[in-house]
Amino acid sequence: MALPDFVKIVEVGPRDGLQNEKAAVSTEQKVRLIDMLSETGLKVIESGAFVSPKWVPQMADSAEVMARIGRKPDISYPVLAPNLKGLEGALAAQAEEIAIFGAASESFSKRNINKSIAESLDAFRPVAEKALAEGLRVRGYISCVLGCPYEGRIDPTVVAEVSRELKSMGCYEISLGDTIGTGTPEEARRMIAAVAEYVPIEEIGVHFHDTYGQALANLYACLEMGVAVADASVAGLGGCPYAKGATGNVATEDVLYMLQGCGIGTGVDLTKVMAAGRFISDVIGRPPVSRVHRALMAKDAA
Ligand SMILES: CC(C)(COP(=O)([O-])OP(=O)([O-])OC[C@H]1O[C@@H](n2cnc3c(N)ncnc32)[C@H](O)[C@@H]1OP(=O)([O-])[O-])[C@@H](O)C(=O)NCCC(=O)NCCSC(=O)C[C@@](C)(O)CC(=O)[O-]
Repeated sequence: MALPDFVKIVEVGPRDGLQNEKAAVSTEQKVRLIDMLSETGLKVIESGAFVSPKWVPQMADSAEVMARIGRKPDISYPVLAPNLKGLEGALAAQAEEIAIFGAASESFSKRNINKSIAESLDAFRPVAEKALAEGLRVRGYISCVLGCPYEGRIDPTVVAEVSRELKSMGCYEISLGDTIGTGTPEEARRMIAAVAEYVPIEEIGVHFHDTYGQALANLYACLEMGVAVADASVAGLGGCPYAKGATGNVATEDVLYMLQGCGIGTGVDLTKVMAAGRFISDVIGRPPVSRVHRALMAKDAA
Protein backbone atom coordinates (compact mmCIF):
# COMPACT_ATOMS: atom_id res chain seq x y z
CA MET A 1 0.00 0.00 0.00
CA ALA A 2 1.20 3.55 -0.77
CA LEU A 3 2.30 5.73 2.12
CA PRO A 4 -0.34 8.26 3.24
CA ASP A 5 -0.04 11.85 1.93
CA PHE A 6 -0.69 13.32 5.35
CA VAL A 7 -0.16 12.08 8.90
CA LYS A 8 -1.88 13.56 11.93
CA ILE A 9 0.54 13.92 14.82
CA VAL A 10 -0.99 13.56 18.26
CA GLU A 11 1.38 15.31 20.64
CA VAL A 12 1.35 13.48 23.97
CA GLY A 13 4.41 15.04 25.65
CA PRO A 14 2.56 17.24 28.16
CA ARG A 15 0.66 14.16 29.42
CA ASP A 16 2.46 10.91 28.65
CA GLY A 17 5.81 12.66 28.71
CA LEU A 18 5.39 14.48 32.00
CA GLN A 19 3.31 11.92 33.93
CA ASN A 20 6.43 9.95 34.78
CA GLU A 21 8.85 12.84 35.18
CA LYS A 22 10.83 12.91 38.41
CA ALA A 23 11.90 16.54 38.07
CA ALA A 24 9.34 18.99 39.38
CA VAL A 25 7.55 20.69 36.51
CA SER A 26 5.39 23.58 37.66
CA THR A 27 1.92 24.32 36.35
CA GLU A 28 3.29 27.46 34.76
CA GLN A 29 5.96 25.47 32.91
CA LYS A 30 3.39 22.96 31.67
CA VAL A 31 1.22 25.81 30.43
CA ARG A 32 4.19 27.39 28.68
CA LEU A 33 5.07 24.07 27.02
CA ILE A 34 1.50 23.57 25.74
CA ASP A 35 1.30 27.17 24.57
CA MET A 36 4.57 26.77 22.66
CA LEU A 37 3.30 23.53 21.10
CA SER A 38 0.10 25.35 20.11
CA GLU A 39 2.23 27.58 17.86
CA THR A 40 3.77 24.69 15.91
CA GLY A 41 0.89 23.62 13.68
CA LEU A 42 -0.01 20.60 15.85
CA LYS A 43 -3.77 20.04 15.92
CA VAL A 44 -3.94 17.65 18.87
CA ILE A 45 -2.03 18.25 22.11
CA GLU A 46 -2.86 15.91 24.97
CA SER A 47 -2.69 18.21 27.94
CA GLY A 48 -3.45 16.35 31.16
CA ALA A 49 -5.08 13.48 32.98
CA PHE A 50 -8.00 13.42 35.40
CA VAL A 51 -6.75 10.38 37.27
CA SER A 52 -6.12 9.74 40.94
CA PRO A 53 -3.41 12.12 42.22
CA LYS A 54 -2.29 9.30 44.51
CA TRP A 55 -1.56 7.13 41.49
CA VAL A 56 -0.06 9.79 39.22
CA PRO A 57 0.82 12.92 41.24
CA GLN A 58 2.44 14.60 38.23
CA MET A 59 -1.00 15.12 36.67
CA ALA A 60 -2.67 16.49 39.82
CA ASP A 61 -2.73 20.04 38.44
CA SER A 62 -4.48 19.15 35.16
CA ALA A 63 -7.52 21.31 35.98
CA GLU A 64 -5.30 24.34 36.49
CA VAL A 65 -3.30 23.58 33.37
CA MET A 66 -6.50 23.35 31.31
CA ALA A 67 -7.74 26.62 32.80
CA ARG A 68 -4.56 28.52 32.00
CA ILE A 69 -3.50 27.36 28.55
CA GLY A 70 -4.27 29.66 25.65
CA ARG A 71 -6.58 27.37 23.73
CA LYS A 72 -6.83 27.80 19.99
CA PRO A 73 -10.14 26.95 18.34
CA ASP A 74 -8.64 24.62 15.75
CA ILE A 75 -6.60 22.59 18.26
CA SER A 76 -7.90 19.76 20.40
CA TYR A 77 -6.51 19.48 23.95
CA PRO A 78 -7.62 16.01 25.12
CA VAL A 79 -7.26 14.72 28.67
CA LEU A 80 -7.35 11.20 30.10
CA ALA A 81 -10.47 10.23 32.03
CA PRO A 82 -10.59 6.61 33.26
CA ASN A 83 -13.88 6.82 35.14
CA LEU A 84 -16.89 9.05 35.82
CA LYS A 85 -14.96 11.05 38.40
CA GLY A 86 -12.31 11.74 35.78
CA LEU A 87 -14.99 12.73 33.30
CA GLU A 88 -16.48 15.15 35.84
CA GLY A 89 -13.07 16.78 36.14
CA ALA A 90 -12.70 16.92 32.37
CA LEU A 91 -16.14 18.50 31.94
CA ALA A 92 -15.48 21.05 34.68
CA ALA A 93 -12.23 21.92 32.89
CA GLN A 94 -14.18 22.37 29.66
CA ALA A 95 -12.26 19.68 27.85
CA GLU A 96 -13.68 18.95 24.43
CA GLU A 97 -12.09 15.55 24.15
CA ILE A 98 -11.25 12.76 26.57
CA ALA A 99 -9.34 9.52 26.25
CA ILE A 100 -10.24 6.29 28.00
CA PHE A 101 -7.36 3.89 28.37
CA GLY A 102 -7.47 0.14 28.44
CA ALA A 103 -4.89 -2.57 27.95
CA ALA A 104 -4.41 -5.84 26.13
CA SER A 105 -2.70 -7.37 29.17
CA GLU A 106 -4.59 -8.38 32.32
CA SER A 107 -1.57 -7.75 34.57
CA PHE A 108 -0.88 -4.30 33.18
CA SER A 109 -4.56 -3.39 33.36
CA LYS A 110 -4.62 -4.31 37.05
CA ARG A 111 -1.51 -2.32 37.82
CA ASN A 112 -2.43 0.70 35.75
CA ILE A 113 -6.09 1.16 36.65
CA ASN A 114 -6.78 -1.49 39.28
CA LYS A 115 -9.19 -3.40 37.05
CA SER A 116 -9.20 -6.51 34.88
CA ILE A 117 -9.67 -5.89 31.16
CA ALA A 118 -13.37 -6.85 31.39
CA GLU A 119 -13.91 -4.64 34.46
CA SER A 120 -12.18 -1.73 32.74
CA LEU A 121 -14.40 -2.04 29.67
CA ASP A 122 -17.48 -2.11 31.91
CA ALA A 123 -16.21 1.04 33.63
CA PHE A 124 -15.40 2.85 30.36
CA ARG A 125 -18.80 2.29 28.76
CA PRO A 126 -20.75 4.80 30.94
CA VAL A 127 -17.84 7.27 30.73
CA ALA A 128 -17.91 7.19 26.93
CA GLU A 129 -21.71 7.32 26.88
CA LYS A 130 -21.86 10.40 29.10
CA ALA A 131 -18.96 12.11 27.35
CA LEU A 132 -20.59 11.63 23.95
CA ALA A 133 -23.94 12.84 25.32
CA GLU A 134 -22.14 15.99 26.55
CA GLY A 135 -20.74 16.53 23.06
CA LEU A 136 -17.15 15.47 23.77
CA ARG A 137 -15.06 13.34 21.46
CA VAL A 138 -13.73 10.13 22.92
CA ARG A 139 -10.44 8.49 21.97
CA GLY A 140 -9.54 5.00 23.10
CA TYR A 141 -6.06 3.83 24.06
CA ILE A 142 -4.87 0.28 24.37
CA SER A 143 -1.60 -0.35 26.20
CA CYS A 144 0.75 -3.30 25.78
CA VAL A 145 -0.31 -4.08 22.22
CA LEU A 146 3.04 -5.67 21.37
CA GLY A 147 4.35 -6.65 24.77
CA CYS A 148 3.73 -6.40 28.48
CA PRO A 149 6.27 -5.85 31.27
CA TYR A 150 4.59 -8.64 33.28
CA GLU A 151 3.31 -11.08 30.63
CA GLY A 152 5.71 -10.76 27.70
CA ARG A 153 4.30 -11.12 24.18
CA ILE A 154 0.66 -10.23 23.64
CA ASP A 155 -1.71 -12.04 21.31
CA PRO A 156 -2.90 -9.65 18.54
CA THR A 157 -6.40 -11.13 18.79
CA VAL A 158 -6.71 -9.73 22.33
CA VAL A 159 -5.71 -6.28 21.03
CA ALA A 160 -8.31 -6.65 18.28
CA GLU A 161 -11.03 -7.65 20.76
CA VAL A 162 -10.33 -4.71 23.07
CA SER A 163 -10.27 -2.40 20.01
CA ARG A 164 -13.65 -3.73 18.92
CA GLU A 165 -15.09 -2.98 22.38
CA LEU A 166 -13.68 0.56 22.46
CA LYS A 167 -15.01 1.23 18.99
CA SER A 168 -18.44 -0.07 20.02
CA MET A 169 -18.43 2.56 22.80
CA GLY A 170 -18.09 5.32 20.20
CA CYS A 171 -14.35 6.03 20.27
CA TYR A 172 -13.56 7.93 17.09
CA GLU A 173 -9.98 6.67 17.09
CA ILE A 174 -8.12 3.82 18.76
CA SER A 175 -4.50 4.48 19.69
CA LEU A 176 -2.44 1.32 19.93
CA GLY A 177 0.35 1.63 22.47
CA ASP A 178 3.57 -0.32 22.47
CA THR A 179 4.02 0.71 26.08
CA ILE A 180 7.41 -0.90 26.65
CA GLY A 181 8.70 -0.50 23.12
CA THR A 182 9.61 -4.15 22.58
CA GLY A 183 7.69 -4.60 19.32
CA THR A 184 9.31 -4.94 15.90
CA PRO A 185 7.89 -4.03 12.47
CA GLU A 186 6.52 -7.43 11.42
CA GLU A 187 4.82 -7.84 14.79
CA ALA A 188 3.38 -4.35 14.44
CA ARG A 189 2.02 -5.27 10.99
CA ARG A 190 0.37 -8.45 12.31
CA MET A 191 -1.18 -6.54 15.19
CA ILE A 192 -2.51 -3.77 12.92
CA ALA A 193 -3.95 -6.38 10.53
CA ALA A 194 -5.80 -8.01 13.44
CA VAL A 195 -7.22 -4.69 14.68
CA ALA A 196 -8.19 -3.63 11.15
CA GLU A 197 -10.66 -6.54 11.13
CA TYR A 198 -12.81 -4.41 13.45
CA VAL A 199 -11.61 -0.82 13.15
CA PRO A 200 -11.19 1.03 9.84
CA ILE A 201 -7.55 1.84 9.21
CA GLU A 202 -8.32 5.62 9.19
CA GLU A 203 -9.47 5.28 12.82
CA ILE A 204 -6.29 3.57 14.01
CA GLY A 205 -3.49 5.54 15.63
CA VAL A 206 -0.14 4.18 16.74
CA HIS A 207 1.66 5.08 19.93
CA PHE A 208 5.19 3.78 19.96
CA HIS A 209 7.63 4.08 22.82
CA ASP A 210 11.24 4.00 21.70
CA THR A 211 12.73 1.91 24.51
CA TYR A 212 14.34 -0.60 22.13
CA GLY A 213 14.96 1.87 19.30
CA GLN A 214 12.22 0.32 17.15
CA ALA A 215 9.68 3.11 17.15
CA LEU A 216 10.40 4.72 13.76
CA ALA A 217 10.72 1.35 12.02
CA ASN A 218 7.43 0.25 13.57
CA LEU A 219 5.75 3.50 12.61
CA TYR A 220 6.95 3.19 9.02
CA ALA A 221 5.63 -0.38 8.82
CA CYS A 222 2.23 0.87 10.01
CA LEU A 223 2.24 3.80 7.56
CA GLU A 224 2.76 1.26 4.79
CA MET A 225 -0.46 -0.39 5.94
CA GLY A 226 -2.36 2.90 5.68
CA VAL A 227 -2.16 4.13 9.28
CA ALA A 228 -2.09 7.94 9.23
CA VAL A 229 -2.21 8.91 12.94
CA ALA A 230 0.98 8.91 15.00
CA ASP A 231 1.32 9.77 18.68
CA ALA A 232 4.64 11.34 19.58
CA SER A 233 6.22 13.25 22.40
CA VAL A 234 8.22 16.45 22.09
CA ALA A 235 11.91 15.86 22.84
CA GLY A 236 11.06 12.17 23.39
CA LEU A 237 9.81 12.91 26.90
CA GLY A 238 8.27 10.19 28.92
CA GLY A 239 7.83 6.71 30.18
CA CYS A 240 5.04 4.96 32.02
CA PRO A 241 4.63 4.80 35.81
CA TYR A 242 3.44 1.18 35.55
CA ALA A 243 6.08 -0.11 33.12
CA LYS A 244 9.51 0.06 34.75
CA GLY A 245 12.33 0.99 32.38
CA ALA A 246 9.96 2.17 29.64
CA THR A 247 11.41 5.24 27.97
CA GLY A 248 9.56 7.99 26.23
CA ASN A 249 7.36 7.99 23.22
CA VAL A 250 9.01 8.32 19.88
CA ALA A 251 10.17 11.94 19.70
CA THR A 252 7.96 14.30 17.72
CA GLU A 253 11.08 15.79 16.10
CA ASP A 254 12.21 12.34 14.85
CA VAL A 255 8.77 11.53 13.46
CA LEU A 256 8.54 14.91 11.70
CA TYR A 257 11.99 14.49 10.14
CA MET A 258 11.16 11.01 8.83
CA LEU A 259 7.78 12.09 7.46
CA GLN A 260 9.27 15.17 5.79
CA GLY A 261 11.90 12.96 4.19
CA CYS A 262 9.15 10.69 2.86
CA GLY A 263 7.27 13.66 1.40
CA ILE A 264 4.39 13.16 3.85
CA GLY A 265 2.65 16.31 5.07
CA THR A 266 1.97 17.02 8.76
CA GLY A 267 1.38 20.77 8.89
CA VAL A 268 3.83 20.91 11.81
CA ASP A 269 6.92 23.11 11.95
CA LEU A 270 9.93 21.09 13.14
CA THR A 271 11.91 24.18 14.18
CA LYS A 272 9.10 25.38 16.44
CA VAL A 273 8.71 21.91 17.96
CA MET A 274 12.45 21.94 18.67
CA ALA A 275 12.06 25.24 20.50
CA ALA A 276 9.37 23.69 22.71
CA GLY A 277 11.61 20.63 23.17
CA ARG A 278 14.53 22.80 24.27
CA PHE A 279 12.32 24.66 26.70
CA ILE A 280 11.03 21.54 28.47
CA SER A 281 14.44 19.85 28.38
CA ASP A 282 15.92 22.85 30.20
CA VAL A 283 13.10 22.64 32.75
CA ILE A 284 13.76 18.97 33.52
CA GLY A 285 17.52 19.37 33.26
CA ARG A 286 18.14 16.74 30.58
CA PRO A 287 18.99 17.09 26.90
CA PRO A 288 16.29 16.06 24.42
CA VAL A 289 16.24 12.33 23.71
CA SER A 290 15.39 13.09 20.07
CA ARG A 291 18.27 12.14 17.78
CA VAL A 292 17.07 14.63 15.15
CA HIS A 293 16.90 17.39 17.73
CA ARG A 294 20.46 16.71 18.91
CA ALA A 295 21.81 16.41 15.36
CA LEU A 296 20.24 19.67 14.23
CA MET A 297 21.45 21.46 17.36
CA ALA A 298 24.99 20.19 16.75
CA LYS A 299 24.80 21.28 13.11
CA ASP A 300 23.61 24.74 14.14
CA ALA A 301 26.38 25.04 16.70
CA ALA A 302 29.09 24.01 14.20
C1 LIG B 1 -8.37 4.46 37.70
C2 LIG B 1 -8.02 4.70 39.16
C3 LIG B 1 -8.61 5.99 39.65
C4 LIG B 1 -8.61 3.54 39.97
O1 LIG B 1 -8.07 3.55 41.27
P1 LIG B 1 -8.85 2.90 42.48
O2 LIG B 1 -7.99 3.06 43.70
O3 LIG B 1 -9.27 1.52 42.09
O4 LIG B 1 -10.13 3.86 42.49
P2 LIG B 1 -11.30 4.07 43.49
O5 LIG B 1 -12.50 4.34 42.65
O6 LIG B 1 -11.34 2.97 44.51
O7 LIG B 1 -10.88 5.43 44.21
C5 LIG B 1 -9.76 5.50 45.08
C6 LIG B 1 -9.44 6.96 45.35
O8 LIG B 1 -9.06 7.62 44.13
C7 LIG B 1 -9.96 8.71 43.87
N1 LIG B 1 -10.21 8.76 42.44
C8 LIG B 1 -10.79 7.82 41.69
N2 LIG B 1 -10.85 8.23 40.42
C9 LIG B 1 -10.31 9.46 40.37
C10 LIG B 1 -10.10 10.38 39.33
N3 LIG B 1 -10.47 10.12 38.08
N4 LIG B 1 -9.52 11.54 39.62
C11 LIG B 1 -9.14 11.83 40.90
N5 LIG B 1 -9.31 10.97 41.93
C12 LIG B 1 -9.89 9.80 41.67
C13 LIG B 1 -11.21 8.39 44.69
O9 LIG B 1 -11.93 9.55 44.95
C14 LIG B 1 -10.61 7.75 45.90
O10 LIG B 1 -10.07 8.78 46.71
P3 LIG B 1 -9.95 8.60 48.30
O11 LIG B 1 -11.35 8.33 48.77
O12 LIG B 1 -9.04 7.43 48.52
O13 LIG B 1 -9.37 9.90 48.74
C15 LIG B 1 -6.49 4.72 39.39
O14 LIG B 1 -6.01 3.43 39.14
C16 LIG B 1 -5.79 5.70 38.52
O15 LIG B 1 -5.96 6.89 38.65
N6 LIG B 1 -4.94 5.21 37.61
C17 LIG B 1 -4.28 6.11 36.69
C18 LIG B 1 -3.25 5.39 35.97
C19 LIG B 1 -2.62 6.30 34.96
O16 LIG B 1 -2.91 7.47 34.82
N7 LIG B 1 -1.67 5.71 34.21
C20 LIG B 1 -0.97 6.40 33.21
C21 LIG B 1 -1.80 6.68 32.00
S1 LIG B 1 -2.01 5.28 30.91
C22 LIG B 1 -0.60 5.32 29.95
O17 LIG B 1 0.29 6.07 30.21
C23 LIG B 1 -0.54 4.45 28.74
C24 LIG B 1 -0.81 5.20 27.45
C25 LIG B 1 -2.24 5.73 27.41
O18 LIG B 1 0.03 6.33 27.33
C26 LIG B 1 -0.59 4.27 26.24
C27 LIG B 1 0.69 3.46 26.34
O19 LIG B 1 1.79 4.00 26.17
O20 LIG B 1 0.58 2.28 26.62
